[in-house]
Amino acid sequence: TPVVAAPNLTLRQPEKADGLRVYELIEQSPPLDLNSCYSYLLHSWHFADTCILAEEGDILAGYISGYIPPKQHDTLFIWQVVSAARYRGTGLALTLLAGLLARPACRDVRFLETTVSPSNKASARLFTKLAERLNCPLSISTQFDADLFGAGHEPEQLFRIGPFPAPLANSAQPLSH
Ligand SMILES: CC(=O)NCC[C@H](N)C(=O)O
Repeated sequence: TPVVAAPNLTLRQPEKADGLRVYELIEQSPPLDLNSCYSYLLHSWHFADTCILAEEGDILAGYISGYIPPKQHDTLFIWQVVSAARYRGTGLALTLLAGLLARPACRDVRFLETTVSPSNKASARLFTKLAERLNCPLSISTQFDADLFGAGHEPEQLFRIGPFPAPLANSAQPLSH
């Protein structure tokens, strides 16, 4: 069911009709990696419980894809975070993260992991702020060296946040103040 995070924003799970718009938003949002449109359709099919979309009327405002790694049931892995240009710096991404962490699928989640490339300053700020808001540890390490990508890709730093308290996963919007 849609959750209104602000008077005119609706947060909801992605549906297959959203796949192409998400693909196009990612394409307009360097330094994010553009995955296939097919992969964004799979999010709405197999990963909808841990993906979240924000829209204002028919405008796609933001999107976060994630999943719970099969061997880490206490961890939510955030795959991509994207905000449309006009919503950057408004706190939308933090609101989306809060919406994900409040989902029933995340009731056993105590850690959040993601990877951030050095030029993705917005995401580095976002996850640093998340750790502060959750008042819990943040560790940063290299997950993928640049040479693993061949030429032309930055390294990916692993941001691991937690452990955070259990009640977090059951409260609505604990971070969007
Ligand atoms: C948090 C985030 O958006 N990370 C992006 C990882 C990677 N460069 C990708 O774009 O999928």
